[in-house]
Amino acid sequence: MTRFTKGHGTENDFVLVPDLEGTLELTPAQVQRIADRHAGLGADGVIRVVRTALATDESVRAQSHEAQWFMDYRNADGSLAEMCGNGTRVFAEYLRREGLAFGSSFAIATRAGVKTVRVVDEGYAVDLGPWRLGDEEGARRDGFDVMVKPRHGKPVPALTLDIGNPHAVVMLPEGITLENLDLGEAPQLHPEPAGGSNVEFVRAVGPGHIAMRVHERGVGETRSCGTGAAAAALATRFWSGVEDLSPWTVDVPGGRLTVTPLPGQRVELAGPAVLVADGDFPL
Ligand SMILES: N[C@@H](CCC[C@H](N)C(=O)O)C(=O)O
Repeated sequence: MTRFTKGHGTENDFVLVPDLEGTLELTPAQVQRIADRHAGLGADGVIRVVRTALATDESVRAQSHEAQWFMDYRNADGSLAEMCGNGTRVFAEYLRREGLAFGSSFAIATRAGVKTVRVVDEGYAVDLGPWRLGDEEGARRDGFDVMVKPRHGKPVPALTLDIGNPHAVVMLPEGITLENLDLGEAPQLHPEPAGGSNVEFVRAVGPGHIAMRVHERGVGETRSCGTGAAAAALATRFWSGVEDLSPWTVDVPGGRLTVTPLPGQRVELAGPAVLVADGDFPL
């Protein structure tokens, strides 16, 4: 039996598997079984908690002088992801509860580099680090750089951003509402990025305030995506032409997140983190 903890951040849910001494080889099939909502525990992602110094990846091990624990993140389909914004907060809450991290600020190792988390009133704020437009030149010229075809409906322009992991953000045109969007299948991107992409659909609510739904790479539609919320806020900020450091409120089906652009083209994500259950599971 393997110990697990279930948690969520704005209802983006995860199963954390502690493997502090790095003895567990989590296969894609095992991840799929854990994440299965009918025959398993059910989760959007599975997070192995392991000492950074014991990570298999050299680039992760190199972070061990800054961050003691590595968030080894897998999507529900078993694929590896570089980063998970909501996951970092839940990971931080787990580390603190288990006495593995102390203080009001500490670092976490990820496949997208070291992320610093801070304890804040609403939960945790995570410095997601540097972000960039997928195609700076195309984006500055046209306002978008790919086309996204939702399951039902015409292709719509989107802006790609890298927040450690890949995103394509669509501002919904008049006549398509967030509520009516069918995300039962992955939206098609043209051109298709080699590693796939998370896709966010956005509606403006007011100044500095958007609502979004997301189709996550390796999962399907989820009730929230932290890096997706950051991508959606940054894309909307880019389209607005006012690239200041004011915070953005992002409403997702599972709750509310705050995204704050930081100096030096970095971005911070803040929101809740909840641990809901602990138990044992046969892998
Ligand atoms: N839900 C996460 C992102 C998880 C990884 C994503 N599906 C990917 O493959 O890049 C978040 O909160 O950021």
